[in-house]
Amino acid sequence: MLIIETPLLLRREIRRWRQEGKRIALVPTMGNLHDGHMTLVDEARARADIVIVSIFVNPLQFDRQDDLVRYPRTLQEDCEKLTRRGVDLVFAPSAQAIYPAGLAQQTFVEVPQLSDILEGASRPGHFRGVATVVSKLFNLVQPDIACFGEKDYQQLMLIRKMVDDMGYDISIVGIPTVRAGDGLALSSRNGNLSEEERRLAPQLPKIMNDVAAKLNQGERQTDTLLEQAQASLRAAGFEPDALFIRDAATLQPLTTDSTRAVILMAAWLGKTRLIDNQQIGLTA
Ligand SMILES: Nc1ncnc2c1ncn2[C@@H]1O[C@H](COP(=O)(O)OP(=O)(O)OP(=O)(O)O)[C@@H](O)[C@H]1O
Ligand SMILES: CC(C)(CO)[C@@H](O)C(=O)[O-]
Ligand code: BAL
Repeated sequence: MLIIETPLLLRREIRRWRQEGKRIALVPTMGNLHDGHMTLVDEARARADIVIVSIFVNPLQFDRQDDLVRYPRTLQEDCEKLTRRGVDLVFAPSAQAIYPAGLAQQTFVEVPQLSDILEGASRPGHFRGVATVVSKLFNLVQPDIACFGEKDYQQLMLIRKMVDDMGYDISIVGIPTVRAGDGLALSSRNGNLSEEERRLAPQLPKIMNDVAAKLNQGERQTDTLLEQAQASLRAAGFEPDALFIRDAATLQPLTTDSTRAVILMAAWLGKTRLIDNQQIGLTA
């Protein structure tokens, strides 16, 4: 497995593979890899000749400096896992390699409508940072396909829109959320939880499931459902940040025409912000 740190060397390898007519898959990550990431890698492996994983903790998408500093970095272990998984190339650039002129001078990609709502309202500038770095990775790697997790539901929608709007010839593959046995969505930030917090954390998906069950039973008073969920989260030791029930196709409030809903939850457990989501059909 090649480990490459600069765009120049990356381009050289990509050119060679392209000339050989290889189909290339990209899995963008911020590292500290877990089984959720490995599922993305396996899906990429199944669909392409060459699998490239990027590992880059993108400073442009962090709205809080403490979050950026605390973000777990485990490059060596990550590379060992990816070698065992048959990945062809890891692209692990420095911030200087990606933003040579500095963040303030960087050209941005801004996806309208989706960037400033929901998670984007809680984390100002976050989705502009995500769209910019993913666009840059797409231009460097020029993959045929790219894999993203449904755990970051709004991010996946934003990337699909960016690809459509900008005419990228890249097929975006969404992968269902991989969970621990107790239901907690795997996430690099779970590593920041204390033992006690980790024990409490599965209450988040459990409370989300309760909301889903009520929607399934035909309940449509979304404000009431969300108020109940907030109270349950507080009782379980969380500080709710942002809870929504939205149309899964538009991320706008449900209408009588909505056929699928998505429940989106973000809540603090101590100093760690956990997110999760669940989709449900609205047949009832
Ligand atoms: N549990 C999971 N199941 C499926 N995909 C996941 C899961 N966790 C992360 N991913 C996906 O992996 C890709 C890289 O995500 P990232 O490196 O930010 O990991 P993460 O675990 O989501 O970290 P964090 O949530 O702490 O930022 C994204 O497309 C993300 O949606
Ligand atoms: C897509 C991504 C790698 C861009 O930095 C990041 O937002 C993530 O890990 O989900
Ligand atoms: N997993 C999404 C990237 C982030 O939280 O910054």
